[in-house]
Amino acid sequence: MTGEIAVRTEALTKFYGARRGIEDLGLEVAAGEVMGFLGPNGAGKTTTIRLLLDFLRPTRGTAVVLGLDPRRDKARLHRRIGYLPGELAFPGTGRADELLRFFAAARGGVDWSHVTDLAGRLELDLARPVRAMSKGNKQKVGLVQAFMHRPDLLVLDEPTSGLDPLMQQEFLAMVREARDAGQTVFMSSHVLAEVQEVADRVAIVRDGRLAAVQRVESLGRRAVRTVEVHFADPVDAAEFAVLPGVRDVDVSGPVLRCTVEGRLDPLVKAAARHEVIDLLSAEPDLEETFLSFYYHSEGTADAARADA
Ligand SMILES: Nc1ncnc2c1ncn2[C@@H]1O[C@H](COP(=O)(O)OP(=O)(O)OP(=O)(O)O)[C@@H](O)[C@H]1O
Repeated sequence: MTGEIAVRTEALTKFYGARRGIEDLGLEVAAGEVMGFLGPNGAGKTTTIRLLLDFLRPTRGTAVVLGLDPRRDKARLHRRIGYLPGELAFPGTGRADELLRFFAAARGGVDWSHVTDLAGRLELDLARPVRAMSKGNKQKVGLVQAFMHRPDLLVLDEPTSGLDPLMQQEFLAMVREARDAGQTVFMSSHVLAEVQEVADRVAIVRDGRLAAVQRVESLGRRAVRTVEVHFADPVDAAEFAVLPGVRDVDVSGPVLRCTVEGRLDPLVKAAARHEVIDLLSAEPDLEETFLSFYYHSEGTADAARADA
């Protein structure tokens, strides 16, 4: 599959009246890669995903998915896609297994042992009626139906929403296995950390526009964290302000606050010269990471496409 493109959009644009959903999106997802699609609420992620599946029609621009035109080849395309919508609404009052058998039949039959295996991994009880399930359990039903037919392309809109941390890890393992099996994964999220764990590249959208496409390795190097160190005794800000990647140093008696871009190691080694009582490091924040791209003026959409 190397070199093939699973998803290609060109100038893809959707306006809801005067309101911009997404504008001039040019994106390529290579076959066999996991691409994270990141952005704050309202950035245009769901709009893009719905355009790829022809649940929405573009105002202008084009999308080609698995070599097919979503509009002309919708039914054929949907059989090769596993789709998890952002907001799940299941029909009927049936049990989870009945609903999944219905989806399986619509796809021309699936290996049922794969369904029970997925349900087991996600600790989903298939004998329970879906309507009475919690949000998290409904999300698991949605995930099983997306993965059950081993689709060429998984399109997942906020797949971890409602899942507890253990199940999130199980889901990420499923994504890795899908990639190892040659499947392509396009998943949206507004949480950088979870996407970073599993994606090859991330595309960042903001206010309806593609802001950056990055390989995850380069993102890791630039990840920005806020760090707070509590020492036994007061420390001197100047000692820390000179360290590579450390900025916004603020010392208040024995408490140091700063942001660290990239490796934490220089700060940790410097801190260890004093008696450390506590150390807090906050997860990289999407907005800060984005700003870090912006100020480096690398990682623009065009540069990243050349790198794709
Ligand atoms: N049916 C609609 N009618 C009008 N505006 C819409 C509609 N759907 C989305 N929008 C607007 O389009 C923009 C992009 O929304 P979209 O749902 O695609 O973002 P998102 O990144 O998926 O956000 P979230 O994470 O909150 O789902 C937002 O400004 C939103 O208000």
